[in-house]
Amino acid sequence: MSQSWSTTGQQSLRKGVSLRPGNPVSTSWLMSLEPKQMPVQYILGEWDFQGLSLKMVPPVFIPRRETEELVEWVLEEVTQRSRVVRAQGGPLILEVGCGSGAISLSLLSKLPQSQVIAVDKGEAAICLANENAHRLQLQDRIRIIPLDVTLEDSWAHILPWGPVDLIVSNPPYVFHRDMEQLAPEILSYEDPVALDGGEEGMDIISHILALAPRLLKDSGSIFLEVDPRHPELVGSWLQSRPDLFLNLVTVRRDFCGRPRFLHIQRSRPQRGCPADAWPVLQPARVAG
Ligand SMILES: C[S@@+](CC[C@H](N)C(=O)[O-])C[C@H]1O[C@@H](n2cnc3c(N)ncnc32)[C@H](O)[C@@H]1O
Repeated sequence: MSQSWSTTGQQSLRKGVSLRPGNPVSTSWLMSLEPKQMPVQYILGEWDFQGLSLKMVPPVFIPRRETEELVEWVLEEVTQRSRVVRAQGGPLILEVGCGSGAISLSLLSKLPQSQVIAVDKGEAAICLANENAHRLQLQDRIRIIPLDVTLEDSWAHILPWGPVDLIVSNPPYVFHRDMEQLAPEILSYEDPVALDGGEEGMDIISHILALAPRLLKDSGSIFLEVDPRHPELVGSWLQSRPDLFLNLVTVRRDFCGRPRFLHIQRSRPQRGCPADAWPVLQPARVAG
């Protein structure tokens, strides 16, 4: 099981809660909380992600520190690509499973030309993502759509807004058998639908990969946060689906050195020179 899912409260205190003057919540009181008690992010009602203050409401998933690394990687790649092709505007990004909107809104705030389509099957997540988009005045560049990506033809609901340059997701990826090992406050307060990825944590990942070729521009990219066991599983899964024309090009490690982030690229190039394409395929590599 990925260690990152083990706790929210104490980890959050280490990360640094913004206890403002006049805030009635004291650090010592927060430290004394029993593990089963409400995560501090829900108690405070807001949480920092990539410098943005996001409203937090249970049971919507609390954004984790490693997901900030995923965002940073996407930003690096977008910046690099813009430099290579001198692209103006864009990119158009699809986020699957937006939760509170943490990934989408932080990308929008750092990429002033970008637009995002954010989908989630949870009603509470859709409401909160909308509220956070308005709080941050980013609502004009994001379309938040209630959608279950496991439903047949789900891609058809997104296609009118696409095709997209990249897909990003921190999907539910916990192996079902690992769910009971999660910290009590996670199990008590966060939506299990945000966490449980099925038998091998691949249920939603495989649906994202299966619908990606219909939604991605040629040479478009997918960035995923996953469990350390997934790079191998996803690699094998993609080999069994050559019809998708998707290649695992880079595996990146998190701050603890665990292989946690995947860059998958669509490999069927457009005829002619795709001026807006992502850099050409490279052999799969594990980055630090
Ligand atoms: C791990 S949370 C990530 C939330 C947010 N992106 C973040 O990183 O803080 C996964 C999200 O996927 C959503 N989700 C789960 N199954 C889904 C499905 N079949 N279709 C769309 N969204 C789904 C959950 O509701 C949850 O908000």
